[in-house]
Order: sequence, then structure tokens, then C-alpha cells
Amino acid sequence: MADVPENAPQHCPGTGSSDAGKSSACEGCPNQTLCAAAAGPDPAIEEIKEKMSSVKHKILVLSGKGGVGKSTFSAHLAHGLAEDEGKQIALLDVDICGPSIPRIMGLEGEQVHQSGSGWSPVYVEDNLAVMSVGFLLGSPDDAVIWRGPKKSGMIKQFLRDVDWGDVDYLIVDTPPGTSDEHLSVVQYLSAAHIDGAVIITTPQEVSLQDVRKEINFCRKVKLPIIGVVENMSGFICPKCKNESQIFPPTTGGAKKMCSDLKIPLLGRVPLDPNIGKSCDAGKSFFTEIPDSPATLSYRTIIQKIQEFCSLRQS
Ligand SMILES: Nc1ncnc2c1ncn2[C@@H]1O[C@H](COP(=O)(O)OP(=O)(O)OP(=O)(O)O)[C@@H](O)[C@H]1O
Repeated sequence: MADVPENAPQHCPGTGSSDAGKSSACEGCPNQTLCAAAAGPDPAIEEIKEKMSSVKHKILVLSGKGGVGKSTFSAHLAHGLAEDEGKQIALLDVDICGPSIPRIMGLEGEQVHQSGSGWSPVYVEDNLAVMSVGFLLGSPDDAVIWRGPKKSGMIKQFLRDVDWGDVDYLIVDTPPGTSDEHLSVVQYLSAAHIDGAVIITTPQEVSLQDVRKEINFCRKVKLPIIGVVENMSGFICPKCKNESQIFPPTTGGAKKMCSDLKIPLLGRVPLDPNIGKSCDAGKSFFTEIPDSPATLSYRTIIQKIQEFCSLRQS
């Protein structure tokens, strides 16, 4: 029987439990951090390792700031990889408090179904499966107001209980910054080999500053960095084809940061209002405007990510 500390909250799992400090009963308990640190290894890590053995590549998409285009990039990375019909792609949205993937993928209002072997993801195409907390909400306007342990529990379920099947690429869209969700994903996937992280930024110093923190986070948790994408990087006028800088980089932009920190710059995606339009309509920008400069940039970046993953495999 697990020991229950004095002044423990009702339903305290006890200090000897693997849920110590992590269950919803622990929220707000003064012993929470101590209990979580002392708890033994979570058995879910082994279960997740087993589940992930059928997933070849795992890629995290990160950003320091919100609104820089991380979910848009994750969605287009999934669409781009899924153009190869021989490959199975899975997109997991762990932005629990602000899930935007259902909307961008044209899946708003979809629900998750329980099957004998777990939760069934929602399919955009036969080879493109999506899972998001958004599918568990009654309405897209419902707010998820959860503390860390509950978010961590949901991520555990997403990684362990979703019936993804055999997958070539799992793309994990994370919330901005370095929060509970990032720690949980890295912790739960630690034994299952993450290929690496793609970090999205705009050219502005305010975004780059937070990217440096993100890079430090990756280095601390030993998460390989695939590279940085500079999004909303210049605007090409559709009429005169001249490029203007809407967010002028005052300190050299992502290029200088990447060269200072010895990290690959995967590419620059220009600002294109049609990207916003196709995301709002839940359609792939690649099929909407296949020959735009932004589409070509996305494709070059996706190719570099594929090359990185295949090198890690060999
Ligand atoms: N290259 C681009 N050109 C034009 N609009 C873009 C581009 N990239 C993203 N957007 C738009 O910018 C907005 C923010 O994008 P998105 O939701 O992907 O950001 P995010 O970093 O995931 O934000 P958060 O993490 O706060 O949810 C969206 O309206 C999206 O359509």
C-alpha cells in the first residue's frame, strides 16, 4: 500500500505510486513536485515504446512564440509527406489548450471513435491520420483549462492509446514555448527515439529570442535539432513580384542566429495571404496554389527533413 503524506489531498495516489505527483488529485498539493521527482519510472514509457515501435520517424514541431505559423507548418509537412501514397503519415496535435489542427486540416466537428485496439484517429486521406484534443471537445469554442498533470495524462493517452497502425512519419505539433506538454512528449518518447525537432520562427528579434530558449531546451533534453524554418519571411507582391520585408530582421534574422548557434536553417517561407485562406478553409495550400513561391519553399524544406530522417535511420 502506498504511503500517503500528512495533509494529503483527497484521492492522493500515495508517495510509492507511479502516479505520485502526476494524478489530477495532486494538482495544487504542496508535495506535488517532490512526489513527482521521487516517483519511480512511469510504466507507460515502456508501453509507449512498444506502441511507437511501428512508427519509423518522429518529428516535433516547436516554436518559441505563438502565432508564428507552427501549426500551419506542421499541417503542410504532413500534407507534403503524404503526397507519397506509399507512406503513412500521422499528425498529432498536443497543443491541448489551443488545438488548431482540426480546423487547418478541414476536420472541425470530427469526433474520435473508440475501437477494440484504442482510439481511432481521424483520416484526411487514406495515408494521413490526425489526432487532436479538439476531437474530444463538444464545440471548437470550448476552452480546455487544465493543469500540468492532466495535460501530461492526455499526452500519455495520445501516445499509448491511439491506434495509428504502421506509420512512416509521426509529426507532433506542440504549443508555443517550453511547457508541460513538451516535457511530457520528450519524457514519454524518450525510450522510443525521436528523430528531432523543427523550430519555427519569424524574422523578428522578439521571436528569435524565444527560439534561442527553445534551442537551449532541446540541448538540455538531448533532442536533436533538425533545423529552423523562418516563416513569414518577406512578402512577394503577386503583381510586381518584388519582395518586401514585412517583419524586417533587425539582428540578421534566422540566418545569422543559425550560423551563430551552428544549427541548419532549413529555409524561408514567405508571407502569403493565400496560406491563411486555405488554412481557414481546411484545405492544403499545396493543392490550392501548387506553383507559388511559398509552396516551393515548403517543398524544399520538407525534402531536407526527409533527408535528415533517412540519414538518422541509416
Ligand atoms: N507563411 C505564411 N503566410 C501567411 N500567413 C501565414 C503563414 N504562416 C502562417 N500563417 C497564418 O498565421 C496565423 C498563425 O499561424 P499558426 O496558427 O500556424 O501559428 P502557431 O505558431 O501554430 O500559433 P499558436 O501556437 O499560437 O497556435 C494563421 O492565421 C496562419 O494561417
